[in-house]
Amino acid sequence: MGSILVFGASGQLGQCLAHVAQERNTPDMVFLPEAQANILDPAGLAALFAERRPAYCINCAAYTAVDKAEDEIELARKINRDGVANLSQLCGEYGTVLIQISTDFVFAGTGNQPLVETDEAAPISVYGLTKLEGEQVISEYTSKFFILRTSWLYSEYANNFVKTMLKLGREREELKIIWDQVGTPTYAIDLAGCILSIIETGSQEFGLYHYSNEGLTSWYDFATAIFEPERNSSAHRSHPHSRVPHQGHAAHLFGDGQDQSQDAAWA
Ligand SMILES: NC(=O)C1=CN([C@@H]2O[C@H](COP(=O)(O)OP(=O)(O)OC[C@H]3O[C@@H](n4cnc5c(N)ncnc54)[C@H](OP(=O)(O)O)[C@@H]3O)[C@@H](O)[C@H]2O)C=CC1
Ligand SMILES: Cc1cn([C@H]2C[C@H](O)[C@@H](COP(=O)(O)OP(=O)(O)O[C@H]3O[C@@H](C)C(=O)[C@@H](O)[C@H]3O)O2)c(=O)[nH]c1=O
Repeated sequence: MGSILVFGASGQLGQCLAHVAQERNTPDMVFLPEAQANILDPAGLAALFAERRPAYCINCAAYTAVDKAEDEIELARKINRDGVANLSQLCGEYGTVLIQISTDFVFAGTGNQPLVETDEAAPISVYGLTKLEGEQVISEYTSKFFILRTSWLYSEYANNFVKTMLKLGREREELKIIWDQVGTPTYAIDLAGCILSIIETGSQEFGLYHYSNEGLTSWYDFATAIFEPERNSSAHRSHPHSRVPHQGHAAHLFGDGQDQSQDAAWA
């Protein structure tokens, strides 16, 4: 099998992929931070594809600053749509399978049922709109793609809500967190595992998929769960109705109070 190129490698998911790939001894993965591979640089990308002739291209690169995107629509569109087009074109030329990551923010978020792949996308933010445009541009160039829509990623790596809460919790007496938006936090290490499983199995079931952990919470309840001291008790962790979004990952999220080095990773 040819190599696996990972774009946006220094972001959260990129780092999770590196972690899982190391655990699984996945061969021939090439992790490319923006400084080494800018998805807005067609000539640089072309040289990279010509040299590597990759079997897979995993695109973790994105403009992810949701609020800032409202003022930087052109830049967000360049990265989230045009950058994906650049990669898709080369994937088409080289027969490379593209794995593109997308978001729950392609939906308006007005319903109260779990979202499925056939639901109509209707983004209400620039970030969501440009991510949807990125999804749509792919099939102009290749049919060999997986689009994985996920939500509320968190992990030990880079920036995410859990790490922001832990940081703000150290700095402030009180936090104000919205409660009127619900969703499913997803452990980015799990998503990385899913991506590598797609590759390992050589799946040809190309198309659009939703991938998240289980459960539902608001940002407020998520924050509350992050700070609940009783989360550190194993009895609470095993409670089937815990508000921890994904029970299996309570240990990752909250530690067990014994392994300090593990807890420090979240700082
Ligand atoms: N985080 C979340 O909660 C969710 C994320 N997603 C999607 O998952 C994917 C991964 O997200 P995540 O890892 O959390 O995001 P991050 O913001 O942590 O990582 C994105 C990475 O893309 C890099 N990047 C930006 N522009 C370019 C460019 N022109 N060329 C190459 N690299 C670039 C960034 O580099 P730099 O830091 O130098 O700018 C950053 O390292 C994205 O597609 C995102 O839309 C989907 C749902 C939820
Ligand atoms: C830091 C903070 C955030 N919030 C709110 C704002 C926001 O609606 C929510 C989450 O904030 P964040 O900045 O972590 O994330 P936000 O950028 O809204 O989260 C999204 O990121 C993109 C990339 C995605 O694709 C989505 O799935 C989702 O994870 O919490 C507060 O209410 N108070 C606070 O102090």
